[in-house]
Amino acid sequence: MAVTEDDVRRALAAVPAPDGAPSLGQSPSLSNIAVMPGGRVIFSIETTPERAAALESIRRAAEAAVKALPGVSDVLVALTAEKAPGSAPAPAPRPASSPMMSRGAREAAPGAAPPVRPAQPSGAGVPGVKHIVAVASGKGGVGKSTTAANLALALKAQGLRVGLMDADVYGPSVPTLFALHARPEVVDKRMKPLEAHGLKIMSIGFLVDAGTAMIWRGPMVMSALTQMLTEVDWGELDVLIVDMPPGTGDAQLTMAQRVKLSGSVIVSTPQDLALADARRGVAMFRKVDVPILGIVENMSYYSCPNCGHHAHLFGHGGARAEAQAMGTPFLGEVPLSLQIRETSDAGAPIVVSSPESEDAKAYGRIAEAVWARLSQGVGGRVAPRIVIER
Ligand SMILES: Nc1ncnc2c1ncn2[C@@H]1O[C@H](COP(=O)(O)OP(=O)(O)OP(=O)(O)O)[C@@H](O)[C@H]1O
Repeated sequence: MAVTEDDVRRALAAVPAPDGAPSLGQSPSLSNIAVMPGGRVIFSIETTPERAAALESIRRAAEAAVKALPGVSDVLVALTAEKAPGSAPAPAPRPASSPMMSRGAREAAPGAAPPVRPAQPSGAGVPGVKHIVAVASGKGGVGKSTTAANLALALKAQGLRVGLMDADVYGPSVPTLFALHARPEVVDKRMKPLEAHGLKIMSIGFLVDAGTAMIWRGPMVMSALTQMLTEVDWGELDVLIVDMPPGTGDAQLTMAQRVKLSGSVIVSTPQDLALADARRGVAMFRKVDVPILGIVENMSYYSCPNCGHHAHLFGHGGARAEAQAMGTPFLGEVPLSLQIRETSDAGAPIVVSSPESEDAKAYGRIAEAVWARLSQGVGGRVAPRIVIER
């Protein structure tokens, strides 16, 4: 019989808690219990960076206790340091049936990634999904979601089976980009992704009411992301594109560590500031050993609809030069285009609404480059486990 979250908690009843609770099984420091297909169990113990080393014995005892459960193939326990601004460090774990969010304001954009070093391999794939690709950006507003949506559609146009997961829990844009506002059906305790233009699509925005401000603490983000990956019936896919939350903080790291990502695509605009953020994004993925598929320069130039002249409003070639400097591939440029914005706002991104346009072709070339990298076997790495360094 499959291992449940309750089984894990019961096994941890014999392990001491770091916070005065009767046991780790009952401790609010225990969070993000995820049982992956195949019996891999992952959970985290909240701590502060100062106490991390002292908790190593508890971490090991927890690992051994859960490993002894019948049906458990592998156990990964992360010590995680909460950095949510202005919030208590150790929220209670999410009850199995609770929704994946709470209310409040948007979490401050995380700055630099917490110190991590790769340890033993962890991370699981999603059964039936060949490649999981994260589309990320160092900062918000550079067109990451627009790129993710059009990239997914352009991969689909090449005859691939493609899914799109909107992991941007702070500001889900996928419902707008695809004019999807239904609630996913639940069949046998698994959510059915919605479908549009042949893509399977899942967004946290389908589960919460539009306009609801959300505050997420790190562990909630982890639970939500894990759930969206493992409790959604994705079926057979060649590529699952994941639209990441902007930034290089805990949510991004979680995704990179929890999931066997084939690689990441970093979106940037040509401005220096955006490029500096993109550099941080590349560094973060490298730190956790996720291959960088390449960098996309969005809003690269303005193409005059009348005379076809290309005007480079924010300078030119910044992302290409940056990619070269960082030793990562440059995947291509997307112009600043009114049509790209209007079609996105109207719920039918340019690749489906105007597939023959130059704008759509730009996404087509990027999709070809991404697929070429994936087919060359760039992916296939196993994610490392996070360990906090003192
Ligand atoms: N190439 C482009 N040309 C014109 N407008 C664009 C282009 N790319 C994105 N936009 C527009 O810029 C705005 C921000 O784009 P998008 O939501 O994709 O950015 P984001 O990086 O995902 O933002 P956030 O991090 O806030 O979710 C949207 O209005 C979108 O339509």
